[in-house]
Amino acid sequence: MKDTKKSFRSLSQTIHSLLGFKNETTSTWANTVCDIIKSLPSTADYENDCDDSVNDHDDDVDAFLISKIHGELAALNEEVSQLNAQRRQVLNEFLNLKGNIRVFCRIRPTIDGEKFRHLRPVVPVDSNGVLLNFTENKTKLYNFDKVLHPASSQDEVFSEIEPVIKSALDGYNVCILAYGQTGTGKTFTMEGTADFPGVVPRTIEALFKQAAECNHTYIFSFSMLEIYLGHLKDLLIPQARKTNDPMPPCLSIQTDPNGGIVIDNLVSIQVSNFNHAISLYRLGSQLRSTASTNSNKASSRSHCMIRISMTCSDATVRRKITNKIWMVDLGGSERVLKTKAWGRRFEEGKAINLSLSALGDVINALQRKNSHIPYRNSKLTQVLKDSLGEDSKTLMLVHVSPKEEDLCETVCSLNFALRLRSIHLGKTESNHRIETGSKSNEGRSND
Ligand SMILES: Nc1ncnc2c1ncn2[C@@H]1O[C@H](COP(=O)(O)OP(=O)(O)OP(=O)(O)O)[C@@H](O)[C@H]1O
Repeated sequence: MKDTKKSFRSLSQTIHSLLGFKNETTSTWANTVCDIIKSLPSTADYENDCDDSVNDHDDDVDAFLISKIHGELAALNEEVSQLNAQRRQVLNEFLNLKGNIRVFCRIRPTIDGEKFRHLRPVVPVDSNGVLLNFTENKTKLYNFDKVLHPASSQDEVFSEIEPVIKSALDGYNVCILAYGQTGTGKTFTMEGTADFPGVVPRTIEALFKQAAECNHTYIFSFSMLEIYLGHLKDLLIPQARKTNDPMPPCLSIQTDPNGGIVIDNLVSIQVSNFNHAISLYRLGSQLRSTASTNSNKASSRSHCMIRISMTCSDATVRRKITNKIWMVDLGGSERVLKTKAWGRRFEEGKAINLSLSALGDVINALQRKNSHIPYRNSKLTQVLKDSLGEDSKTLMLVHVSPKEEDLCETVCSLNFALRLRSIHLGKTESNHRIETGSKSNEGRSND
């Protein structure tokens, strides 16, 4: 009993000092308040402890103290809510200023046995620019929201992504896409390895961590599918292998009355912690369609899409009660003729390219604020319809190879990226620099 009383008194002192510091509100301050609120023993616990009290006078004083603590806690709670609302607004304004669709470029490091002649074909010039060296006299500079150098760590990549995770917890739909030629590191960025975990495991970890730190209750659900040869395939249920295996239910894309996209029959499993979500992710990754190609021993032959849906019913200010974050490892964007693929590999390449081109058209139309957005042209854009528009946050990570023989593909990837990016920075010409080398007249690639 004495211990409980003591802790109430010291709590009262802590709260007093926190109220005194409320003009210096910082995130640490807000976290301290949240911690106190969470760790506060319930009044019932306290009353039970006091049942055998011998000192009535002491009890009166304590009852007064408790009601005072409750009053002060309510004031602190209000303060934290206001802070959170301000934080949400600032974050949203910050991301709006940066653009709702942001494009990063990641240059893969050289791997075993890859060498250059005296000229490096792909050179990061600063944190925003990539210079392509075609010959000594012919160069071309591309600019992005961020360039991730070959030596950039998975940590650095994730630090660019982290702000949108807060947006997801605030109720915005978020879409993170990895684009690029086969073998340029899309899967490395999204999935990573055991030693260098990628965007997907880090995002899941951050979602659970940040949800636990705030004062609300979130329910997360995990789904995973792939789009293979234009068909949706649930990666959380085994596919039929033999003729008498039951066929998995067909996935179909529907629109709900609020314009949200619903995928009928897609398995969605409620996940309560990081390990649970990761075990499902591992399971789904094993069922992905991969094959060995000329460019990559374990090439992804489909678009792999991970969806985390989140519901939060006790937050007063939230964009949507239920929203989602899509993380998409897109199929390799190689020109099929160059890969000398034939048969099934050729069809896979063709399907991937058609849907990537539809994705480019949709993002370009969104950036231009066109009245018609051609979502219906591919399954990929139909699935992402409610996560790519104005009210969502989109990050496109374009991957390029450092190799000379891949320069043509690199130009295609960078031009694709530029097309997505060029529109929303249209007004600020100085930010939108596409320059050619001083000695060259290599054509400008603005569409
Ligand atoms: N930043 C990096 N650091 C170290 N290794 C990398 C990096 N990026 C890619 N790699 C390595 O390069 C190889 C190809 O990468 P990855 O499979 O991720 O390419 P991909 O773009 O997903 O290819 P595909 O489209 O064919 O699936 C892998 O062995 C991967 O580990």
